[in-house]
Amino acid sequence: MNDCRTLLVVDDDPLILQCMQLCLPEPDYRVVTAVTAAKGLELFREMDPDAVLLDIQLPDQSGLALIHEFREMDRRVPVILMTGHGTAETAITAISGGAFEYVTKPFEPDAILPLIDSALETSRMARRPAELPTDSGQPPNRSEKTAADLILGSCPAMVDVFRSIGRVASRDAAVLILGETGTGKEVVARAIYQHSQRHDQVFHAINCAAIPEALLESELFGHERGSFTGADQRRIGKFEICNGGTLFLDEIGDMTPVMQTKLLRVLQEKEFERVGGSKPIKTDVRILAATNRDLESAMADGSFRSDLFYRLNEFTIELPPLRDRGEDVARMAKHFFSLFAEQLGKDLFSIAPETMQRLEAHSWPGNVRELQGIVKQTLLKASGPVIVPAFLPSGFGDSANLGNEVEISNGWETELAEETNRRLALGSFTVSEDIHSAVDRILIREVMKATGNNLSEASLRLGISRPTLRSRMKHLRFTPE
Ligand SMILES: Nc1ncnc2c1ncn2[C@@H]1O[C@H](COP(=O)(O)OP(=O)(O)OP(=O)(O)O)[C@@H](O)[C@H]1O
Repeated sequence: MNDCRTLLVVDDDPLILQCMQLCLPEPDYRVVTAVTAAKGLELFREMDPDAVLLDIQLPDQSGLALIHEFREMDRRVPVILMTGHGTAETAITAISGGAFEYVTKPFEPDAILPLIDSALETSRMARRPAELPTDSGQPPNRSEKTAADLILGSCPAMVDVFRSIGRVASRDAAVLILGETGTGKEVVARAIYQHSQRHDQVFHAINCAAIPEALLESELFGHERGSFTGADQRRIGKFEICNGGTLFLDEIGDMTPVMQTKLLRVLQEKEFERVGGSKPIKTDVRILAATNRDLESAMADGSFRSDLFYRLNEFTIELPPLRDRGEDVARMAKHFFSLFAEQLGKDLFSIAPETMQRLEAHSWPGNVRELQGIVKQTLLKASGPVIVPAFLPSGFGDSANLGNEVEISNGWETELAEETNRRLALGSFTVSEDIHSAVDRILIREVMKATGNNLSEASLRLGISRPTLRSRMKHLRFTPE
């Protein structure tokens, strides 16, 4: 399995092509370049890129026309359009016509790299198959070349999940996917989309927890020029871009009450207005939503609207925590050991029964994501083909004694309380956002340092997904040291 992502860059400016090749190095990225629209089309067909970066002005054809041709071939491939100054309106037309985003030239690499990462991530979710086991509970046969995420599981609760996916995918119902962190909510959302009638239409995902309210509103609904300070151009939101397609709202339980009301309206009326706009815009979007929060108690304490819950919850899929999946833990561990051993080029002969017992006894607060991380760390530490308990990461299992509640020491609590009160006294109305951001910055800085700036490993240790970590870093404008 190769996680290298292919970006096609179509531009007649050699500096842009070189810059992208330098900024997106192998083996994580493969950048293929074309200086004409004709070559761009040829490479799109040949290389099946994960995303495209496209200049609006090409020597032989306009970038706008080229977007249409790309969309004819595969509308799930996100295209980021590069425009010159004064062509913003054209870019907006392009976004309405299906471009993923646009960026105005000249730009700093720092401005475009998060956009490219987000396009590649969207493409992965839309196009990388999330395969269900066959009726016998076995993973489907597949050629080694097919990069796919197998959704494993043969315990009764997971068999129910597979049945539900099969039942709901082709209906156009909104689906609410519930489960603790790392239980596979995103992978289930992908499977539903990929088996749905909208599988060849646009798919976008948005992490509601990672974006502050004002930005989320404009991200979802777009905004008109001049609608707030800094809104110097009209922006098209996800509800407009995804017309006819699917929108995955991750971490929906973290949405603020104001946003919940706005979302409810678009779900009920199937229309919305851009921020600062008055023209109603019709939209037909299938919503998949996920959360690890307990929405029943959020409704009981008034922090989640029950009418929104019922709208989102035309169908619910609840993923069991890994500790309740019985023998699936051992089966999944074996699967990940052989998959990752192959990826890491390690010889693997067998897993000692004592190692398996330790794995089965663990409570897996981080669920499948934690299991994957432990298996990888164990393989990296292993110095022989039999996986004995000594190869398990040091301290494995001790986290069971840690508990999920953080004990706040006196000094820490006093400082936090003082800082909160200081902000209140200054009249702040963003106390939660400011303090959470400060805490997040420290957490991310320390975990990134400890993991040598490895995003996958850091997200694993933080217990959040890689896209969530990436969007938090973007929001905090955090750059690793
Ligand atoms: N049943 C499964 N079989 C195989 N792999 C799985 C399964 N469930 C989850 N995974 C893998 O575990 C990892 C975490 O899954 P995913 O991101 O879907 O979890 P999540 O519930 O969305 O997490 P979060 O709440 O933190 O966003 C992914 O690499 C995913 O492919």
